[in-house]
Amino acid sequence: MEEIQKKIDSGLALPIMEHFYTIQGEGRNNGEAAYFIRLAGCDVGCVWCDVKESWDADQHPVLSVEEIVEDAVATNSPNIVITGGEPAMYDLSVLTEKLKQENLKVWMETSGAHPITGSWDWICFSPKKFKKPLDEAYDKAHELKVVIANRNDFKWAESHAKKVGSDCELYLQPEWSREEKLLPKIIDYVKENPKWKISLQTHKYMNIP
Ligand SMILES: C[S@@+](CC[C@H](N)C(=O)[O-])C[C@H]1O[C@@H](n2cnc3c(N)ncnc32)[C@H](O)[C@@H]1O
Ligand SMILES: Nc1nc2[nH]cc(C(=O)O)c2c(=O)[nH]1
Ligand code: SF4
Ligand SMILES: [Mg+2]
Repeated sequence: MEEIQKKIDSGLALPIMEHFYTIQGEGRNNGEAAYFIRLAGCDVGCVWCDVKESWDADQHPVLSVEEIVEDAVATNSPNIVITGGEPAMYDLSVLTEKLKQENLKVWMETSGAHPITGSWDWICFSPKKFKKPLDEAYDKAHELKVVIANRNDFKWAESHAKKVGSDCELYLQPEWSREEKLLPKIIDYVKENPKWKISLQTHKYMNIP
């Protein structure tokens, strides 16, 4: 048991909820084939989180980085998305290094509430009210993707947009369970504020993972 924890602490093994080859459904890389690795464990606690089964790491198996990378390579996907749960809870230096050795593009989905380790081709930063992001997330983000769950969230989204780099792409994504209500408001907002783009969870329309 202790041995496993030591391996997790050094990033040699990680708790995995699921892994699947699909189409990136959100944000800038929407539409691209990508192999998803969903790490287990999250301490952020978003009330509308669409993958609450990921929160408790103890409910999921721990795999060695070698096993994880072997499965990823076997799919032939050129792109790998590391998500969760909150992937930044773990040291991802070894995992990203090994994936890059295989010439794979490595992308991350994070709330920015934990330090970001590893080397990344694309970081999608999605800040949350439920746990404050670290300053480093604003500097490292290639994409800021704010979930809009109610009308007041536009102001909140702007407060984050002020803090990211000038090259960071800005996306507003409707909270899925309220999408019908929120989408018209987001459309109006983007027409008024065209520095933002809309991100829909297109995989949910396509009925794919
Ligand atoms: C499940 S999270 C995992 C990665 C990381 N914990 C995070 O929140 O960025 C993956 C993406 O789904 C978004 N998301 C989660 N629940 C959602 C929902 N109900 N509606 C829209 N987007 C959601 C998150 O904001 C994040 O961009
Ligand atoms: N197809 C697909 N695209 C995604 N983009 C971000 C996701 C995530 O849960 O991190 C996700 C996901 O769960 N499925
Ligand atoms: S940070 Fe991500 S995984 Fe964690 S609760 Fe929020 S949406 Fe879910
Ligand atoms: Mg998802």
